[in-house]
Amino acid sequence: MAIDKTSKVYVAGHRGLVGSAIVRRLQKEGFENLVLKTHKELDLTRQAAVEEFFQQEKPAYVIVAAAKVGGIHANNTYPADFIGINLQIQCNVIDAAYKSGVQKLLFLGSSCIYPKFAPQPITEEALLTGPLEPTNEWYAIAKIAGIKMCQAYRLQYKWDAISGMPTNLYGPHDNFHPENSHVLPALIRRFHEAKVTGAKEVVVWGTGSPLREFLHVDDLADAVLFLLENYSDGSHVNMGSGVEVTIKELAEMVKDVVGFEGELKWDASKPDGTPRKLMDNSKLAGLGWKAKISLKDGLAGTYKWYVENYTS
Ligand SMILES: NC(=O)C1=CN([C@@H]2O[C@H](COP(=O)(O)OP(=O)(O)OC[C@H]3O[C@@H](n4cnc5c(N)ncnc54)[C@H](OP(=O)(O)O)[C@@H]3O)[C@@H](O)[C@H]2O)C=CC1
Ligand SMILES: C[C@H]1O[C@H](OP(=O)(O)OP(=O)(O)OC[C@H]2O[C@@H](n3cnc4c(=O)[nH]c(N)nc43)[C@H](O)[C@@H]2O)[C@@H](O)[C@@H](O)C1=O
Repeated sequence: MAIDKTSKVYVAGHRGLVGSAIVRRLQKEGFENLVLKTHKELDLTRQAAVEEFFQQEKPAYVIVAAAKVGGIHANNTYPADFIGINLQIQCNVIDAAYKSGVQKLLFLGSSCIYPKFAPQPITEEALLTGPLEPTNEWYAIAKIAGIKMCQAYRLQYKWDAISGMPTNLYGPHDNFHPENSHVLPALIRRFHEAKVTGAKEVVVWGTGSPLREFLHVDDLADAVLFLLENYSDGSHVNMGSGVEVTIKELAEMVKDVVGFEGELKWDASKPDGTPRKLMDNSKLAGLGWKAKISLKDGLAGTYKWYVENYTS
């Protein structure tokens, strides 16, 4: 059911990769009553501040895109932050949203909630059927708790809380930190800097054999609005593109887009992480949604955005 465009919508984490794309999507659609607070204005780990904010603003819809987020190295290096901050943010936001009378809330998890060796493509039913990937189990446990919290509030209070599980995302406003980012923005930056400095080689982590599915964040934002308008059930929904590449293939694609002419060198001392995590997207497809942006086009657009916003 289409949401009334005058409804008050709170997008938590609106300056991040995902939150900023959701804001662009909502604004394009004509939503004019968005509530947006920076981390500095409202620290979502502070329970009293979050409760006060919700009681004052009383939004009708909430999208939880605020989280402690990072790539394989950050997840592996800061386990306390990844479990602690994420549990705090989601507990505070979900509970305060319910208590303030929010009509519907969408929580975003991640494909890393699934067991490391889940059968591929991974269906929603694979949740909690096996051990997690050790490099991101802390983050995954927090995200699983978020799904379960939405389910529990739905069961006990008949409250409309839903969860979407995005695959690896990329696009404008990504985090391009050299160590703490995800692979795609990390490689864009490393290849670009190598091209500019005339370096002969670029080091890429791991063996290159892991497979990853990538979804452009504008597609994800479209799917978020789609789920808000068309889905009301306790079980979480996979959000992917259905297209996977090896990290080696991805590195070659980034190399071409950037125009770097040197060699690739693999650093096998860095972790590969989970060998494969292609999600089964048939549930979302069955509801009537599918991704539109190809990895080739999305990569070119993201590199252009990086050059225009990070360099010069
Ligand atoms: N990026 C990806 O590949 C994937 C992301 N997701 C999920 O999507 C969601 C958004 O991720 P993404 O946009 O990539 O992450 P980003 O790091 O780009 O953005 C996260 C946002 O949350 C804000 N935030 C973090 N901590 C707090 C806090 N204590 N109080 C208030 N705001 C806070 C950040 O603000 P500030 O920067 O000022 O701290 C930032 O604006 C997350 O739930 C993530 O798990 C799921 C799958 C893949
Ligand atoms: C979205 C998802 O993101 C994280 O999981 P991940 O998929 O393993 O994420 P990643 O993007 O960091 O790495 C993907 C692959 O790429 C390889 N790789 C090569 N070179 C670089 C590199 O330079 N940087 C990074 N980060 N990885 C590199 C890297 O070794 C790995 O094999 C979760 O922790 C969790 O946060 C989560 O949910």
